[in-house]
Amino acid sequence: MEFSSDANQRIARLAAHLQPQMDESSILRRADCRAKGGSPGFKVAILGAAGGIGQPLAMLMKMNPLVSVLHLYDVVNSPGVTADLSHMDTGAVVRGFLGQPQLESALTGMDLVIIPAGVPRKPGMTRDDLFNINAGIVKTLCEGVAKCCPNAIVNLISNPVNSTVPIAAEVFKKAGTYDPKRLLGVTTLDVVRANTFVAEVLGLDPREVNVPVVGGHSGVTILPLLSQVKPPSSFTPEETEYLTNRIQNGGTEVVEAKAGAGSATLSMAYAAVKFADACLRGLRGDAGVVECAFVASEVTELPFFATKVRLGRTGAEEVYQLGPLNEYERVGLEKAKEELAGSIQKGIAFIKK
Ligand SMILES: NC(=O)C1=CN([C@@H]2O[C@H](COP(=O)(O)OP(=O)(O)OC[C@H]3O[C@@H](n4cnc5c(N)ncnc54)[C@H](O)[C@@H]3O)[C@@H](O)[C@H]2O)C=CC1
Ligand SMILES: O=C([O-])CC(=O)C(=O)O
Repeated sequence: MEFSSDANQRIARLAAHLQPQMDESSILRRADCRAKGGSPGFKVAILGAAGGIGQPLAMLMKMNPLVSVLHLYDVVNSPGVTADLSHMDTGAVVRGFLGQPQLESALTGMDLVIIPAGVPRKPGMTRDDLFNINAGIVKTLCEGVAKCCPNAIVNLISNPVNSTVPIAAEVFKKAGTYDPKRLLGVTTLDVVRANTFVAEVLGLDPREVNVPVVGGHSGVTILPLLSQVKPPSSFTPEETEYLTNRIQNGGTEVVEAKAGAGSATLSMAYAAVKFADACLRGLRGDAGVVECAFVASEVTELPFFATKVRLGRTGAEEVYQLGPLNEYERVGLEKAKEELAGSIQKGIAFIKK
């Protein structure tokens, strides 16, 4: 009996589904086919995808129309998260990878790698207290990136970001794959918090507010530039003090409220997707995509610093200057640089030791 070509295709698709593991080429064919008529779609991997950030981040990326293939890697529970998300009727094809032996398959061919792998804080800890465990995790994962997708954009979330980004840079340098434009430490949550808290004070909708947050991602290194808030606004000294402290301690506020159950996960997943989407729009060639991120920088004497960057086809294509600072911000900048210098050096020394 003859089947129509349409029926043949349906049978082939069913057969592919019944195979316990679809091979890479059929996954990619399906993804390409799904993306037909729209944008070609990007291939995105999340490392640490079964965690507190990883799960909601994976869900939101599964909903992102710019994503055609979504690889979910973790050392535990990634098959369950993958099965769950794969039932969502959105375009991205989801595939799970479990444990170190599957890291290379998870990374091969990726355009964007998002890394929220590692342990979170408990009350009383600083982000730097996570260094001993997370430095090694980030090193191993970045070695995988250097080997399997050296041209991918990397969004690094694992703390302490002020040290893990320098670690990643050293790993890539060692492998001969380092391109500073493609390595971005994610500080979007600081901007998201700043927009929210400033909007509360001004009585505005947070979606109308934009606060540049520069420096790094820990304590005094988080420096909101309230003098550059959009729409242009002025703050009393008390408001400036309140807002700066609240933005700098936003992470600790969540850690304490969660009382031992971890740190920000849902707001972080939201922030990570906001940033990843901006990176993908940049990769697609959209003009004027600007976000704050912790990147290799010549804005200060430090080798890394968070400022606004313009995202394009090759990553952070332009790193913006700080712009005019008021006296309060100039004092804050000096404090931020002092702490950042030590954290950056600690990261570099971890690889060079
Ligand atoms: N950049 C930022 O603004 C923020 C950063 N973070 C940081 O993100 C990291 C993750 O936080 P959560 O998701 O809440 O932690 P979590 O403990 O809930 O999840 C971490 C996940 O990483 C996985 N993992 C551990 N070792 C791994 C390895 N070698 N390879 C792959 N996966 C591995 C774990 O199995 C777990 O599923 C923490 O370091 C936290 O401090 C958290 C909030 C904001
Ligand atoms: O505070 C933490 O440990 C997690 C984090 O980086 C944040 O929420 O900004």
